[in-house]
Amino acid sequence: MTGELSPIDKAKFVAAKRAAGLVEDGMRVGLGTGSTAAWLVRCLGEMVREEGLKFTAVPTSTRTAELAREVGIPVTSLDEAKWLDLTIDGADEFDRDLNLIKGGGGALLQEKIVATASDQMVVIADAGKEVENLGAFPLPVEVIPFGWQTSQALIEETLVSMDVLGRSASLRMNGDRAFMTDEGNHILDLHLHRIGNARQLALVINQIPGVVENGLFIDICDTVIIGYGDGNVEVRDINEGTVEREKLDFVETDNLFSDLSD
Ligand SMILES: O=C(CO)[C@H](O)[C@H](O)COP(=O)(O)O
Repeated sequence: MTGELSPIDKAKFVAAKRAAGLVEDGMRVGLGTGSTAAWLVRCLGEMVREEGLKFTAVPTSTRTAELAREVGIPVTSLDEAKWLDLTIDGADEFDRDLNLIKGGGGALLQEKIVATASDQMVVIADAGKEVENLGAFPLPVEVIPFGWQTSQALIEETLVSMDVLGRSASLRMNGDRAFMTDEGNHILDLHLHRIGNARQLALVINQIPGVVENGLFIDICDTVIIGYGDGNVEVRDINEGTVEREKLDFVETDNLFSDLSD
């Protein structure tokens, strides 16, 4: 046992555990990236080992693929699976319409492709991720390394022309080197503070040469499962317009808690 989890990890865990219950035998499921998604992968791994759950997973990063294999989940590629029943992923921010900012972990490109190729996208998050307006979290934009400074300048010019509050784009670093995505690209983090028209911004940014994709997920997420440190979870479905609340048993097991690093 690795000791007591923080309230935030408990919140992430219960959201992930509730979402794991949506996975049924025979499903093709997209697995997100990040610390909340890592809880999901651990929960699903336990269901595979203990309950004989049989499903196929499409991971959204090499990190998630490695963890999935480690915990015994069969992994395939999106091209092999073609279409998915469900994708479950974390988010950096979500608003009341379940529009998202994603990419804090740098996996936004695969995450957006996988979520878009799914019948349903479920976001798992602690309550701190809910915002009135998207944009306090820096918006990640994936750019190709060639001419990235030109792309950065063009993005900043675009932000000025759109009258967006914050206008600076910083290159994400990994120590003293530029951060590299799984596709060998860089990430520019846009410090916007508050995004007025997220739909328009998402479209405009993707027109800029060198930009591969941005971290705004508009009309992609169907359901959010919000976890709380006391074991409560809230499930909001945007299509059904429903909100359900329940309390989960918080059962710690050595298997699930043996690896807390992400
Ligand atoms: O978009 C992501 C990775 O690219 C993550 O889902 C997002 O950063 C949330 O991560 P965490 O669950 O660790 O808070």
